[in-house]
Amino acid sequence: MTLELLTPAEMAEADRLAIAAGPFDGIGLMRNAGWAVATVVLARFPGARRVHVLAGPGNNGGDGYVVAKILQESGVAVSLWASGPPRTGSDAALAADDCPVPTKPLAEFEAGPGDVVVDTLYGAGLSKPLASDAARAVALVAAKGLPVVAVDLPSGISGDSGAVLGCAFAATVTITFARRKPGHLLLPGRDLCGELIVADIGIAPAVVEALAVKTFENRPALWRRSFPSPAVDTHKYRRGHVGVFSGGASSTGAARLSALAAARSGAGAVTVLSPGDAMQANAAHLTAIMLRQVDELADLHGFLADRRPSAFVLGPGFGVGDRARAFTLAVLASGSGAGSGVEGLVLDADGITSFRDEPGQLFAAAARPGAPALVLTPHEGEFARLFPAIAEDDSLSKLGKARAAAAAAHAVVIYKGADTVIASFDGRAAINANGAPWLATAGSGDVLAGIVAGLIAQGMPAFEAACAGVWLHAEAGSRFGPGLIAEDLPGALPPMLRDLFSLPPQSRSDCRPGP
Ligand SMILES: NC(=O)C1=CN([C@@H]2O[C@H](COP(=O)(O)OP(=O)(O)OC[C@H]3O[C@@H](n4cnc5c(N)ncnc54)[C@H](OP(=O)(O)O)[C@@H]3O)[C@@H](O)[C@H]2O)[C@@H](O)CC1
Ligand SMILES: [K+]
Repeated sequence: MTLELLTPAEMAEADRLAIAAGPFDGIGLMRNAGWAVATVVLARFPGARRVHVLAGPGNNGGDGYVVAKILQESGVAVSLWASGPPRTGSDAALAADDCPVPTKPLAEFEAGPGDVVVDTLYGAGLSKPLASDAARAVALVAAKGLPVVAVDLPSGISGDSGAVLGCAFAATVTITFARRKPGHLLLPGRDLCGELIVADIGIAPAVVEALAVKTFENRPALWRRSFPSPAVDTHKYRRGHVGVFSGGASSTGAARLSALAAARSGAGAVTVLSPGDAMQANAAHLTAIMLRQVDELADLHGFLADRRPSAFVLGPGFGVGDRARAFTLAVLASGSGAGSGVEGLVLDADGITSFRDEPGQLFAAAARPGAPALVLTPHEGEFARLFPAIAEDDSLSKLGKARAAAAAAHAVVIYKGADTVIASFDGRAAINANGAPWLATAGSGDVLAGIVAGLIAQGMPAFEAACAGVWLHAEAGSRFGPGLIAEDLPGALPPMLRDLFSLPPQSRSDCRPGP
Protein backbone atom coordinates (compact mmCIF):
# COMPACT_ATOMS: atom_id res chain seq x y z
CA MET A 1 0.00 0.00 0.00
CA THR A 2 1.27 3.46 -0.83
CA LEU A 3 2.23 5.85 1.95
CA GLU A 4 1.47 9.25 0.47
CA LEU A 5 -1.59 11.09 1.72
CA LEU A 6 -2.98 13.70 -0.69
CA THR A 7 -4.89 16.72 0.48
CA PRO A 8 -8.03 17.43 -1.58
CA ALA A 9 -6.12 20.26 -3.30
CA GLU A 10 -3.25 17.90 -4.16
CA MET A 11 -5.76 15.33 -5.41
CA ALA A 12 -7.37 17.92 -7.68
CA GLU A 13 -3.90 18.73 -9.02
CA ALA A 14 -3.26 14.98 -9.55
CA ASP A 15 -6.53 14.78 -11.52
CA ARG A 16 -5.41 17.74 -13.66
CA LEU A 17 -1.93 16.32 -14.29
CA ALA A 18 -3.34 12.86 -15.07
CA ILE A 19 -5.84 14.30 -17.54
CA ALA A 20 -3.06 16.31 -19.22
CA ALA A 21 -0.80 13.24 -19.41
CA GLY A 22 -3.58 10.91 -20.63
CA PRO A 23 -4.71 8.35 -21.58
CA PHE A 24 -7.87 9.18 -19.59
CA ASP A 25 -9.68 12.50 -19.84
CA GLY A 26 -11.85 13.79 -16.97
CA ILE A 27 -14.92 11.78 -17.86
CA GLY A 28 -12.67 8.74 -18.42
CA LEU A 29 -11.31 8.98 -14.88
CA MET A 30 -14.86 9.47 -13.61
CA ARG A 31 -16.06 6.35 -15.44
CA ASN A 32 -13.16 4.38 -13.91
CA ALA A 33 -14.14 5.71 -10.49
CA GLY A 34 -17.79 4.79 -11.06
CA TRP A 35 -16.86 1.28 -12.14
CA ALA A 36 -14.69 0.80 -9.05
CA VAL A 37 -17.61 1.83 -6.82
CA ALA A 38 -20.25 -0.20 -8.67
CA THR A 39 -18.02 -3.30 -8.43
CA VAL A 40 -17.85 -2.93 -4.66
CA VAL A 41 -21.61 -2.39 -4.36
CA LEU A 42 -22.37 -5.48 -6.47
CA ALA A 43 -19.85 -7.63 -4.59
CA ARG A 44 -20.78 -6.52 -1.07
CA PHE A 45 -24.55 -6.10 -1.40
CA PRO A 46 -25.75 -8.68 -3.93
CA GLY A 47 -29.08 -8.98 -2.13
CA ALA A 48 -29.86 -5.27 -1.91
CA ARG A 49 -33.57 -4.61 -2.33
CA ARG A 50 -32.83 -1.23 -3.89
CA VAL A 51 -29.75 0.97 -4.19
CA HIS A 52 -30.27 4.69 -3.59
CA VAL A 53 -27.63 6.89 -5.19
CA LEU A 54 -27.47 10.36 -3.63
CA ALA A 55 -25.82 12.76 -6.09
CA GLY A 56 -24.39 16.20 -5.26
CA PRO A 57 -23.74 19.08 -7.68
CA GLY A 58 -19.99 18.48 -8.20
CA ASN A 59 -17.85 15.71 -9.63
CA ASN A 60 -18.49 13.50 -6.60
CA GLY A 61 -22.09 13.55 -7.80
CA GLY A 62 -20.71 12.80 -11.27
CA ASP A 63 -19.35 9.51 -9.92
CA GLY A 64 -22.88 8.83 -8.67
CA TYR A 65 -24.44 9.17 -12.14
CA VAL A 66 -21.91 6.65 -13.49
CA VAL A 67 -22.65 4.24 -10.62
CA ALA A 68 -26.43 4.56 -11.09
CA LYS A 69 -26.12 3.77 -14.80
CA ILE A 70 -23.87 0.72 -14.28
CA LEU A 71 -26.03 -0.69 -11.48
CA GLN A 72 -29.26 -0.26 -13.46
CA GLU A 73 -27.69 -1.91 -16.50
CA SER A 74 -26.65 -4.78 -14.16
CA GLY A 75 -30.30 -5.34 -13.23
CA VAL A 76 -30.25 -3.63 -9.83
CA ALA A 77 -33.25 -1.53 -8.75
CA VAL A 78 -31.84 1.99 -8.55
CA SER A 79 -33.20 5.30 -7.31
CA LEU A 80 -31.27 8.49 -7.98
CA TRP A 81 -31.75 11.48 -5.69
CA ALA A 82 -30.01 14.73 -6.70
CA SER A 83 -29.37 17.84 -4.61
CA GLY A 84 -29.27 19.93 -7.78
CA PRO A 85 -28.14 19.77 -11.41
CA PRO A 86 -24.41 19.48 -12.14
CA ARG A 87 -22.58 22.57 -13.38
CA THR A 88 -22.94 23.00 -17.16
CA GLY A 89 -19.86 21.79 -19.03
CA SER A 90 -18.47 19.79 -16.08
CA ASP A 91 -17.53 16.11 -16.22
CA ALA A 92 -20.43 15.53 -13.85
CA ALA A 93 -22.80 17.08 -16.41
CA LEU A 94 -21.48 14.67 -19.06
CA ALA A 95 -22.04 11.75 -16.68
CA ALA A 96 -25.56 12.97 -15.87
CA ASP A 97 -26.43 13.33 -19.58
CA ASP A 98 -25.31 9.75 -20.11
CA CYS A 99 -27.31 8.35 -17.16
CA PRO A 100 -30.71 6.77 -17.99
CA VAL A 101 -31.96 6.75 -14.38
CA PRO A 102 -34.45 9.58 -13.71
CA THR A 103 -33.55 11.92 -10.84
CA LYS A 104 -35.75 12.87 -7.91
CA PRO A 105 -35.12 15.77 -5.47
CA LEU A 106 -32.87 14.86 -2.55
CA ALA A 107 -35.29 16.67 -0.23
CA GLU A 108 -37.84 13.88 -0.95
CA PHE A 109 -35.39 11.02 -0.35
CA GLU A 110 -36.90 7.96 1.28
CA ALA A 111 -35.69 4.38 1.73
CA GLY A 112 -36.72 1.17 3.42
CA PRO A 113 -35.29 -1.95 5.06
CA GLY A 114 -32.90 -3.93 2.86
CA ASP A 115 -31.90 -0.85 0.86
CA VAL A 116 -28.32 0.33 0.35
CA VAL A 117 -27.19 3.96 0.02
CA VAL A 118 -24.40 5.15 -2.26
CA ASP A 119 -23.23 8.53 -0.98
CA THR A 120 -21.95 10.73 -3.79
CA LEU A 121 -23.12 14.06 -2.37
CA TYR A 122 -19.76 15.67 -1.60
CA GLY A 123 -16.17 14.47 -1.70
CA ALA A 124 -13.01 16.51 -2.08
CA GLY A 125 -14.99 19.68 -2.75
CA LEU A 126 -16.92 19.84 0.54
CA SER A 127 -16.71 23.51 1.48
CA LYS A 128 -19.35 24.12 4.16
CA PRO A 129 -21.66 22.23 6.54
CA LEU A 130 -24.25 20.00 4.87
CA ALA A 131 -27.41 21.84 3.83
CA SER A 132 -30.85 20.82 5.11
CA ASP A 133 -31.69 18.29 2.36
CA ALA A 134 -28.36 16.46 2.85
CA ALA A 135 -28.56 16.67 6.65
CA ARG A 136 -32.07 15.17 6.50
CA ALA A 137 -30.74 12.28 4.38
CA VAL A 138 -27.92 11.65 6.89
CA ALA A 139 -30.42 11.51 9.76
CA LEU A 140 -32.85 9.28 7.86
CA VAL A 141 -30.15 6.78 6.88
CA ALA A 142 -28.82 6.65 10.45
CA ALA A 143 -32.33 6.19 11.88
CA LYS A 144 -33.03 3.28 9.54
CA GLY A 145 -29.56 1.79 10.01
CA LEU A 146 -28.97 1.43 6.27
CA PRO A 147 -25.51 0.50 4.97
CA VAL A 148 -23.70 3.35 3.23
CA VAL A 149 -21.11 3.05 0.50
CA ALA A 150 -19.32 6.42 0.54
CA VAL A 151 -17.51 7.64 -2.53
CA ASP A 152 -14.17 9.35 -1.85
CA LEU A 153 -15.28 10.44 1.65
CA PRO A 154 -18.49 10.15 3.65
CA SER A 155 -20.27 13.41 2.87
CA GLY A 156 -19.75 15.87 5.70
CA ILE A 157 -16.15 14.79 6.39
CA SER A 158 -13.33 17.16 5.46
CA GLY A 159 -10.65 15.43 3.43
CA ASP A 160 -8.10 17.84 4.88
CA SER A 161 -8.86 17.45 8.57
CA GLY A 162 -11.18 14.48 9.15
CA ALA A 163 -13.54 16.92 10.90
CA VAL A 164 -17.31 16.71 10.57
CA LEU A 165 -18.86 19.81 8.96
CA GLY A 166 -22.32 19.91 10.49
CA CYS A 167 -23.14 16.22 10.24
CA ALA A 168 -21.82 13.28 8.21
CA PHE A 169 -22.66 9.80 7.02
CA ALA A 170 -21.16 6.89 8.94
CA ALA A 171 -20.13 4.62 6.07
CA THR A 172 -19.86 0.85 6.00
CA VAL A 173 -17.26 1.13 3.29
CA THR A 174 -15.55 4.11 1.65
CA ILE A 175 -13.93 3.94 -1.77
CA THR A 176 -11.37 6.62 -2.51
CA PHE A 177 -9.21 7.08 -5.57
CA ALA A 178 -5.46 6.92 -6.25
CA ARG A 179 -4.31 7.75 -2.69
CA ARG A 180 -5.85 8.21 0.74
CA LYS A 181 -6.42 11.71 2.12
CA PRO A 182 -5.53 12.99 5.63
CA GLY A 183 -9.25 13.00 6.51
CA HIS A 184 -9.33 9.22 6.07
CA LEU A 185 -6.81 8.78 8.93
CA LEU A 186 -7.51 11.72 11.23
CA LEU A 187 -10.36 11.39 13.73
CA PRO A 188 -13.33 11.40 13.62
CA GLY A 189 -13.05 10.89 9.84
CA ARG A 190 -11.23 7.57 10.23
CA ASP A 191 -14.05 6.10 12.32
CA LEU A 192 -16.76 7.34 9.94
CA CYS A 193 -15.14 5.88 6.81
CA GLY A 194 -15.71 2.29 7.87
CA GLU A 195 -13.61 -0.01 5.71
CA LEU A 196 -11.42 2.05 3.37
CA ILE A 197 -10.68 0.90 -0.18
CA VAL A 198 -8.23 2.74 -2.45
CA ALA A 199 -9.16 2.19 -6.10
CA ASP A 200 -6.78 2.65 -8.99
CA ILE A 201 -8.56 4.82 -11.59
CA GLY A 202 -5.63 5.21 -13.97
CA ILE A 203 -3.58 7.95 -12.28
CA ALA A 204 0.07 6.95 -12.83
CA PRO A 205 2.56 6.86 -9.91
CA ALA A 206 4.66 9.48 -11.76
CA VAL A 207 1.76 11.94 -11.42
CA VAL A 208 1.76 11.55 -7.64
CA GLU A 209 5.57 11.73 -7.50
CA ALA A 210 5.44 15.06 -9.35
CA LEU A 211 3.43 16.52 -6.48
CA ALA A 212 6.36 16.05 -4.01
CA VAL A 213 3.89 15.12 -1.28
CA LYS A 214 5.10 15.63 2.29
CA THR A 215 2.35 13.86 4.22
CA PHE A 216 2.43 10.13 4.80
CA GLU A 217 0.80 7.33 6.70
CA ASN A 218 3.19 6.18 9.41
CA ARG A 219 4.15 2.63 8.50
CA PRO A 220 7.53 0.83 8.55
CA ALA A 221 8.16 1.48 4.85
CA LEU A 222 8.45 5.17 5.77
CA TRP A 223 11.49 4.69 8.01
CA ARG A 224 12.66 1.09 7.78
CA ARG A 225 15.75 1.93 5.75
CA SER A 226 17.13 4.21 8.44
CA PHE A 227 16.20 1.88 11.30
CA PRO A 228 19.44 1.11 13.18
CA SER A 229 20.90 -2.38 12.84
CA PRO A 230 23.99 -3.11 14.91
CA ALA A 231 27.20 -3.91 12.98
CA VAL A 232 28.80 -7.29 13.82
CA ASP A 233 31.88 -5.64 15.40
CA THR A 234 29.93 -3.09 17.45
CA HIS A 235 30.31 -2.40 21.16
CA LYS A 236 27.84 -1.00 23.64
CA TYR A 237 28.74 2.68 23.39
CA ARG A 238 28.75 2.53 19.61
CA ARG A 239 25.10 1.41 19.88
CA GLY A 240 24.29 4.73 21.53
CA HIS A 241 24.05 5.89 25.13
CA VAL A 242 20.81 7.38 26.48
CA GLY A 243 20.60 9.52 29.61
CA VAL A 244 17.19 9.61 31.30
CA PHE A 245 16.57 12.25 33.97
CA SER A 246 14.79 10.90 37.04
CA GLY A 247 12.41 12.80 39.29
CA GLY A 248 12.77 13.02 43.08
CA ALA A 249 12.50 10.17 45.59
CA SER A 250 8.74 9.80 45.26
CA SER A 251 8.55 9.90 41.45
CA THR A 252 11.27 7.70 39.96
CA GLY A 253 9.22 5.03 38.16
CA ALA A 254 8.50 7.07 35.04
CA ALA A 255 12.20 7.59 34.29
CA ARG A 256 12.92 3.89 34.78
CA LEU A 257 10.13 2.99 32.35
CA SER A 258 11.67 5.35 29.78
CA ALA A 259 15.12 3.94 30.43
CA LEU A 260 13.97 0.35 29.98
CA ALA A 261 12.20 1.26 26.73
CA ALA A 262 15.35 3.00 25.43
CA ALA A 263 17.37 -0.14 26.19
CA ARG A 264 14.79 -2.43 24.53
CA SER A 265 14.81 -0.25 21.41
CA GLY A 266 18.45 -1.18 20.95
CA ALA A 267 20.50 1.53 22.69
CA GLY A 268 23.75 -0.04 23.88
CA ALA A 269 23.83 1.78 27.22
CA VAL A 270 21.27 3.64 29.28
CA THR A 271 21.92 5.70 32.40
CA VAL A 272 19.30 7.03 34.79
CA LEU A 273 20.42 10.46 36.01
CA SER A 274 19.07 10.73 39.50
CA PRO A 275 18.96 13.40 42.16
CA GLY A 276 20.73 12.37 45.37
CA ASP A 277 17.52 11.84 47.32
CA ALA A 278 16.28 9.31 44.75
CA MET A 279 19.50 7.32 44.33
CA GLN A 280 18.40 4.63 46.75
CA ALA A 281 14.97 4.17 45.17
CA ASN A 282 16.49 3.98 41.69
CA ALA A 283 19.35 1.67 42.75
CA ALA A 284 16.86 -0.75 44.26
CA HIS A 285 15.13 -1.19 40.89
CA LEU A 286 17.86 -1.08 38.25
CA THR A 287 19.99 -3.92 36.93
CA ALA A 288 21.22 -3.53 33.33
CA ILE A 289 20.45 0.20 33.38
CA MET A 290 23.21 2.33 34.90
CA LEU A 291 22.71 4.99 37.56
CA ARG A 292 24.51 8.28 38.13
CA GLN A 293 23.86 11.08 40.56
CA VAL A 294 23.01 14.37 38.90
CA ASP A 295 21.86 17.18 41.18
CA GLU A 296 23.42 20.23 39.64
CA LEU A 297 24.34 21.47 36.18
CA ALA A 298 27.97 20.70 37.01
CA ASP A 299 27.02 17.03 37.49
CA LEU A 300 25.35 17.01 34.08
CA HIS A 301 28.42 18.56 32.45
CA GLY A 302 30.54 15.87 34.13
CA PHE A 303 28.31 13.14 32.68
CA LEU A 304 28.45 14.74 29.22
CA ALA A 305 32.25 14.89 29.33
CA ASP A 306 32.87 11.43 30.87
CA ARG A 307 30.28 9.21 29.22
CA ARG A 308 29.55 10.89 25.89
CA PRO A 309 25.78 10.23 25.84
CA SER A 310 24.08 10.48 22.46
CA ALA A 311 20.46 11.18 23.47
CA PHE A 312 18.43 12.24 26.48
CA VAL A 313 14.91 11.95 27.83
CA LEU A 314 13.73 14.71 30.14
CA GLY A 315 10.25 15.04 31.56
CA PRO A 316 8.72 11.78 32.80
CA GLY A 317 8.07 12.25 36.52
CA PHE A 318 10.68 14.99 36.60
CA GLY A 319 8.69 17.87 38.10
CA VAL A 320 7.95 21.26 36.57
CA GLY A 321 10.26 24.21 37.09
CA ASP A 322 13.68 25.86 36.89
CA ARG A 323 15.67 22.65 37.17
CA ALA A 324 13.88 21.11 34.18
CA ARG A 325 14.49 24.26 32.15
CA ALA A 326 18.16 24.48 33.12
CA PHE A 327 18.90 20.83 32.26
CA THR A 328 16.96 21.09 28.99
CA LEU A 329 18.85 24.18 27.88
CA ALA A 330 22.18 22.64 28.93
CA VAL A 331 21.50 19.54 26.83
CA LEU A 332 20.43 21.63 23.84
CA ALA A 333 23.62 23.69 24.18
CA SER A 334 25.78 20.58 24.13
CA GLY A 335 25.37 18.86 20.77
CA SER A 336 27.82 18.99 17.96
CA GLY A 337 25.12 17.92 15.52
CA ALA A 338 27.83 16.45 13.31
CA GLY A 339 27.68 12.75 14.08
CA SER A 340 29.33 12.92 17.50
CA GLY A 341 28.11 14.29 20.79
CA VAL A 342 24.47 14.58 21.73
CA GLU A 343 22.18 13.87 18.79
CA GLY A 344 18.81 14.45 20.36
CA LEU A 345 16.65 15.35 23.34
CA VAL A 346 13.15 13.96 23.83
CA LEU A 347 11.25 16.48 25.93
CA ASP A 348 8.14 14.97 27.44
CA ALA A 349 5.50 15.65 30.10
CA ASP A 350 6.89 17.98 32.85
CA GLY A 351 9.73 18.95 30.53
CA ILE A 352 7.20 20.46 28.13
CA THR A 353 5.09 22.09 30.82
CA SER A 354 8.20 23.70 32.33
CA PHE A 355 8.44 25.98 29.29
CA ARG A 356 4.80 27.12 29.25
CA ASP A 357 5.74 30.68 30.29
CA GLU A 358 8.89 30.93 28.18
CA PRO A 359 8.47 28.76 25.11
CA GLY A 360 10.65 31.16 23.09
CA GLN A 361 13.66 30.22 25.22
CA LEU A 362 13.22 26.55 24.30
CA PHE A 363 12.60 27.24 20.61
CA ALA A 364 15.68 29.49 20.31
CA ALA A 365 17.86 26.82 21.92
CA ALA A 366 16.54 24.20 19.49
CA ALA A 367 17.14 26.48 16.49
CA ARG A 368 20.83 27.06 17.35
CA PRO A 369 22.96 25.64 14.51
CA GLY A 370 24.48 22.35 15.66
CA ALA A 371 21.99 21.89 18.52
CA PRO A 372 20.80 18.33 19.20
CA ALA A 373 17.47 17.51 17.56
CA LEU A 374 14.56 18.40 19.82
CA VAL A 375 11.61 15.99 19.91
CA LEU A 376 8.50 17.21 21.74
CA THR A 377 5.83 14.68 22.73
CA PRO A 378 2.76 16.67 23.83
CA HIS A 379 -0.71 15.29 24.33
CA GLU A 380 -3.51 17.79 23.72
CA GLY A 381 -3.22 19.56 27.09
CA GLU A 382 0.56 19.91 26.91
CA PHE A 383 0.30 21.08 23.30
CA ALA A 384 -2.00 23.93 24.35
CA ARG A 385 0.44 24.93 27.10
CA LEU A 386 3.39 25.27 24.75
CA PHE A 387 1.57 26.44 21.61
CA PRO A 388 -1.57 28.27 22.83
CA ALA A 389 -2.17 30.33 19.66
CA ILE A 390 -1.78 27.31 17.38
CA ALA A 391 -4.01 25.17 19.62
CA GLU A 392 -6.78 27.79 19.45
CA ASP A 393 -6.61 28.21 15.67
CA ASP A 394 -9.77 26.44 14.51
CA SER A 395 -8.76 26.78 10.86
CA LEU A 396 -5.98 24.24 11.41
CA SER A 397 -6.43 20.46 11.47
CA LYS A 398 -4.46 18.34 13.92
CA LEU A 399 -2.02 17.81 11.07
CA GLY A 400 -1.77 21.55 10.43
CA LYS A 401 -1.32 22.25 14.13
CA ALA A 402 1.49 19.71 14.49
CA ARG A 403 3.24 21.16 11.42
CA ALA A 404 2.89 24.74 12.65
CA ALA A 405 4.20 23.75 16.09
CA ALA A 406 7.18 21.91 14.62
CA ALA A 407 8.07 24.95 12.51
CA ALA A 408 7.71 27.33 15.46
CA ALA A 409 9.80 25.15 17.78
CA HIS A 410 12.36 24.03 15.21
CA ALA A 411 11.56 20.55 16.46
CA VAL A 412 9.97 17.24 15.65
CA VAL A 413 6.55 17.25 17.30
CA ILE A 414 4.74 14.05 18.24
CA TYR A 415 1.21 15.34 18.79
CA LYS A 416 -0.23 12.38 20.69
CA GLY A 417 -3.74 10.97 20.69
CA ALA A 418 -5.69 8.17 19.03
CA ASP A 419 -4.58 9.73 15.72
CA THR A 420 -1.03 10.74 16.64
CA VAL A 421 0.61 13.11 14.16
CA ILE A 422 4.39 13.35 13.81
CA ALA A 423 5.64 16.55 12.17
CA SER A 424 9.08 17.89 11.40
CA PHE A 425 10.14 21.51 11.07
CA ASP A 426 11.25 20.61 7.52
CA GLY A 427 7.57 20.17 6.52
CA ARG A 428 7.28 16.38 6.51
CA ALA A 429 4.47 14.86 8.54
CA ALA A 430 3.03 11.42 9.18
CA ILE A 431 -0.28 10.27 10.63
CA ASN A 432 -0.32 7.14 12.75
CA ALA A 433 -3.21 4.72 12.47
CA ASN A 434 -2.13 1.48 14.19
CA GLY A 435 -2.90 2.58 17.76
CA ALA A 436 -5.22 0.88 20.19
CA PRO A 437 -7.24 2.13 23.14
CA TRP A 438 -5.17 -0.08 25.46
CA LEU A 439 -2.33 2.44 25.10
CA ALA A 440 -4.26 5.03 27.11
CA THR A 441 -2.69 3.91 30.36
CA ALA A 442 -0.42 5.59 32.92
CA GLY A 443 3.25 5.48 31.93
CA SER A 444 2.56 4.71 28.28
CA GLY A 445 4.00 8.09 27.18
CA ASP A 446 7.17 7.53 29.25
CA VAL A 447 7.79 4.36 27.25
CA LEU A 448 7.28 6.18 23.94
CA ALA A 449 9.81 8.87 24.94
CA GLY A 450 12.34 6.18 25.80
CA ILE A 451 11.93 4.31 22.52
CA VAL A 452 12.39 7.49 20.48
CA ALA A 453 15.49 8.50 22.45
CA GLY A 454 16.90 4.99 22.09
CA LEU A 455 16.55 5.13 18.32
CA ILE A 456 18.05 8.63 18.08
CA ALA A 457 20.96 7.48 20.24
CA GLN A 458 21.68 4.80 17.66
CA GLY A 459 21.95 7.38 14.89
CA MET A 460 18.43 7.35 13.47
CA PRO A 461 17.39 10.85 12.28
CA ALA A 462 14.89 12.47 14.65
CA PHE A 463 11.82 12.50 12.38
CA GLU A 464 12.30 8.86 11.36
CA ALA A 465 13.03 7.89 14.98
CA ALA A 466 9.86 9.65 16.13
CA CYS A 467 7.78 7.90 13.46
CA ALA A 468 9.34 4.51 14.21
CA GLY A 469 8.88 5.01 17.96
CA VAL A 470 5.21 5.92 17.60
CA TRP A 471 4.55 2.95 15.32
CA LEU A 472 6.40 0.42 17.51
CA HIS A 473 4.71 1.73 20.65
CA ALA A 474 1.26 1.56 19.04
CA GLU A 475 1.93 -1.85 17.55
CA ALA A 476 3.09 -3.17 20.92
CA GLY A 477 -0.13 -1.94 22.49
CA SER A 478 -2.31 -3.36 19.71
CA ARG A 479 -0.64 -6.75 19.78
CA PHE A 480 -0.70 -7.00 23.60
CA GLY A 481 -4.37 -6.01 23.82
CA PRO A 482 -6.58 -5.96 26.92
CA GLY A 483 -4.92 -5.84 30.31
CA LEU A 484 -1.95 -3.83 29.03
CA ILE A 485 -0.02 -1.75 31.56
CA ALA A 486 2.96 0.43 30.64
CA GLU A 487 5.43 -2.07 32.17
CA ASP A 488 4.35 -4.57 29.49
CA LEU A 489 5.33 -2.34 26.57
CA PRO A 490 9.16 -2.57 26.62
CA GLY A 491 8.95 -6.36 26.82
CA ALA A 492 6.56 -6.42 23.87
CA LEU A 493 9.13 -4.75 21.59
CA PRO A 494 11.50 -7.66 20.75
CA PRO A 495 9.05 -9.68 18.59
CA MET A 496 8.29 -6.55 16.57
CA LEU A 497 11.96 -5.74 16.16
CA ARG A 498 12.52 -9.28 14.94
CA ASP A 499 9.74 -8.78 12.37
CA LEU A 500 11.28 -5.50 11.22
CA PHE A 501 14.73 -6.99 10.79
CA SER A 502 13.29 -9.87 8.79
CA LEU A 503 11.66 -7.56 6.19
CA PRO A 504 13.20 -8.06 2.74
CA PRO A 505 15.37 -5.12 1.59
CA GLN A 506 13.03 -4.26 -1.32
CA SER A 507 10.26 -3.40 1.14
CA ARG A 508 12.50 -0.88 2.89
CA SER A 509 11.75 2.38 1.22
CA ASP A 510 12.26 5.77 2.82
CA CYS A 511 10.22 8.92 2.89
CA ARG A 512 11.44 11.87 0.89
CA PRO A 513 14.21 13.60 2.83
CA GLY A 514 13.55 17.09 4.05
CA PRO A 515 15.15 20.12 2.41
N1 LIG B 1 -12.20 14.53 -13.21
C1 LIG B 1 -12.04 14.63 -11.90
O1 LIG B 1 -11.62 15.68 -11.41
C2 LIG B 1 -12.41 13.50 -11.05
C3 LIG B 1 -13.05 13.70 -9.81
N2 LIG B 1 -13.56 12.70 -9.10
C4 LIG B 1 -14.55 12.93 -8.07
O2 LIG B 1 -14.76 14.33 -7.95
C5 LIG B 1 -14.80 14.70 -6.59
C6 LIG B 1 -14.36 16.11 -6.45
O3 LIG B 1 -15.21 16.87 -7.24
P1 LIG B 1 -15.48 18.41 -6.94
O4 LIG B 1 -14.18 19.10 -6.85
O5 LIG B 1 -16.42 18.88 -7.95
O6 LIG B 1 -16.08 18.40 -5.48
P2 LIG B 1 -17.44 17.81 -4.87
O7 LIG B 1 -17.10 17.13 -3.60
O8 LIG B 1 -18.19 17.05 -5.86
O9 LIG B 1 -18.31 19.12 -4.44
C7 LIG B 1 -18.15 20.36 -5.05
C8 LIG B 1 -19.49 21.03 -5.26
O10 LIG B 1 -20.29 20.92 -4.11
C9 LIG B 1 -20.59 22.21 -3.57
N3 LIG B 1 -20.59 22.07 -2.11
C10 LIG B 1 -19.56 21.73 -1.32
N4 LIG B 1 -19.98 21.57 -0.06
C11 LIG B 1 -21.31 21.82 -0.06
C12 LIG B 1 -22.31 21.80 0.95
N5 LIG B 1 -22.03 21.46 2.20
N6 LIG B 1 -23.57 22.11 0.61
C13 LIG B 1 -23.87 22.45 -0.66
N7 LIG B 1 -22.97 22.49 -1.66
C14 LIG B 1 -21.70 22.16 -1.36
C15 LIG B 1 -19.53 23.09 -4.11
O11 LIG B 1 -20.01 24.41 -4.08
P3 LIG B 1 -19.01 25.64 -3.79
O12 LIG B 1 -18.06 25.25 -2.71
O13 LIG B 1 -18.31 25.87 -5.06
O14 LIG B 1 -19.91 26.73 -3.37
C16 LIG B 1 -19.33 22.50 -5.49
O15 LIG B 1 -20.37 22.92 -6.34
C17 LIG B 1 -13.95 13.72 -5.89
O16 LIG B 1 -14.33 13.64 -4.53
C18 LIG B 1 -14.20 12.44 -6.69
O17 LIG B 1 -15.33 11.78 -6.14
C19 LIG B 1 -13.41 11.33 -9.59
O18 LIG B 1 -14.50 11.10 -10.44
C20 LIG B 1 -12.15 11.15 -10.38
C21 LIG B 1 -12.09 12.13 -11.52
K1 LIG C 1 -19.25 11.26 -0.71
